[in-house]
Amino acid sequence: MVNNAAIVNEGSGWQRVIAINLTAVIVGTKLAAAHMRKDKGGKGGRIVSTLSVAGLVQSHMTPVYCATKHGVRAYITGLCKDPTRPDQGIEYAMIAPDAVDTPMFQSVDSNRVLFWDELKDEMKRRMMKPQAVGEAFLQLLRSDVINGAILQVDIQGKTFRHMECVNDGVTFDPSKAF
Ligand SMILES: NC(=O)C1=CN([C@@H]2O[C@H](COP(=O)(O)OP(=O)(O)OC[C@H]3O[C@@H](n4cnc5c(N)ncnc54)[C@H](O)[C@@H]3O)[C@@H](O)[C@H]2O)C=CC1
Ligand SMILES: CCCCCC(=O)/C=C/C=C\C/C=C\C/C=C\CCCC(=O)O
Repeated sequence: MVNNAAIVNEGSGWQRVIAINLTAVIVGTKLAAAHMRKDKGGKGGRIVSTLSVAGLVQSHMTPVYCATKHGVRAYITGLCKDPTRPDQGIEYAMIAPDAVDTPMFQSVDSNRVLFWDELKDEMKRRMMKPQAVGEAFLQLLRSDVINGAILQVDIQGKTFRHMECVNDGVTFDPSKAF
């Protein structure tokens, strides 16, 4: 199951950004996990959530969007450490892209995204094609163990990180997964 939908513009109010980017992730994850968990008759599986570099750094841009992505990281990290998780047979991971050339990026409304006029050129310099994220996603899914991983994707390449080590560059080691 993949949690991917999100918005960045606060056109309908910042509460809508939280509803779509964070609340819906929690609701969707709860529904999926209840269906998937092996200890309740399901088949187990993987739940991957699309984070963002905005969920790894503290930015003065789009603080509500950043807060939702940090919230997703905290929520999913909690689930990945749940002591009953192995019995449930569910793995949790996240993918954290830098800027990607998608309708979200192209539709940024400079009236609704703080500091966009100042920073859009820097954002464009870092921008990747969606294919780069798709390939990284497949790499994540092909890994034997993914619970506890954040796959960071930027124009430098891909870096696996443990969820609680996003700032120190520790390489993801599946043998140390939760
Ligand atoms: N484009 C970028 O620079 C980056 C995007 N991301 C993340 O990647 C994910 C995908 O975003 P993009 O493809 O870039 O954006 P996008 O705008 O192209 O796609 C977002 C999708 O979410 C759906 N969506 C929005 N509100 C919804 C709702 N209420 N109910 C159901 N579906 C809804 C839209 O229909 C759309 O298909 C998001 O989680 C975003 O935060 C992460 C890092 C960078
Ligand atoms: C460098 C872009 C980070 C991508 C953030 C994202 O998930 C979606 C961006 C879509 C449009 C751009 C709008 C705002 C950028 C938001 C946060 C930037 C934080 C990163 C930073 O270095 O300050």
